[in-house]
Amino acid sequence: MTTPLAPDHAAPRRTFIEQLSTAWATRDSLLCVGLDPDPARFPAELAGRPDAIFEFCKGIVDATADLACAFKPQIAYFAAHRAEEQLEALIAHIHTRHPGTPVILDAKRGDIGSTAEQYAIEAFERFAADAVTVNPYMGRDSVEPYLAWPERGVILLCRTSNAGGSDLQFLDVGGERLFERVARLAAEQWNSTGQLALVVGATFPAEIARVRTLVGDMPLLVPGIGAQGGDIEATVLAGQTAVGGGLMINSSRAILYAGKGRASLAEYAAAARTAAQATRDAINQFRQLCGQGAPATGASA
Ligand SMILES: O=C(O)c1cc(=O)[nH]c(=O)n1[C@@H]1O[C@H](COP(=O)(O)O)[C@@H](O)[C@H]1O
Repeated sequence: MTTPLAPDHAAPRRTFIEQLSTAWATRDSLLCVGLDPDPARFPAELAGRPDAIFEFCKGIVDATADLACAFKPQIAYFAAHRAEEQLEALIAHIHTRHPGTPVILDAKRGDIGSTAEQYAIEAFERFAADAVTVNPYMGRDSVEPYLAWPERGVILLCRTSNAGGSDLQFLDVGGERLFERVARLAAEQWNSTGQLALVVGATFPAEIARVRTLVGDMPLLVPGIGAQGGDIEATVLAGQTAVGGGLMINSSRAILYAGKGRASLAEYAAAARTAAQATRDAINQFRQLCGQGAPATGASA
């Protein structure tokens, strides 16, 4: 495992949205590969290794980077195993070996402004993530500290993929549902810096379509295909922009553990690559079926 690089907040860098737009175009991919490493599901070869989480994720990353528009490590899978340093090293590895591939730290943070400032430092300096997922439930001042980092992305939970998301997100708040209010606030009031994106689950295509009408071309992170059973065709048709882009469609377990039962990391990596390629191609097939032309080629994608 390599030692993580020093944080690079001071260095000029391309914005998350710029990186994402380039990755959409150059990889011809709307697939975000989720990194949710569960040591209980690792190949036997890694058993007992103190750096198993880093090595497993590195194997998946190196096998899929040219197929992905982004990687999304989920911080809980690292923190639960006291593996935050392995997460730092993994993100440094992605930046060094696969430059231009944005890293979304899935942390779903949300707190008062002074604490949010610390969460922003954690995500953007400690982990050097290009974007972070944030829970907007505490309101505008809980989101603002992340906007002090104008080159990073801030991805707000809007309509989550889980069934229980409807408990609150579907509440009527003055003639609209709560997730619609979040989408409108994000698009009309909170996005002065152009950094925002939204999470909308692939398990609810009707809401993806609704959010798309509310937010224009704002990027959408769409988890829920693969292990959660979301429909790729419905997701793409509901969420793509006019030029067939605008989506980061995440799959984690269905890619990470496609090699289930095999013994070596190399076999897991090869199976992950096959699964990622099939998923990317399935997504692209529906972009083409929609008759909306070539894949995204610019920031408006
Ligand atoms: O913010 C997220 O990424 C997220 C939001 C949501 O509504 N639903 C959701 O599943 N996620 C995350 O997306 C990933 C989905 O993993 P798989 O179901 O294995 O593809 C997990 O890391 C979840 O934490």
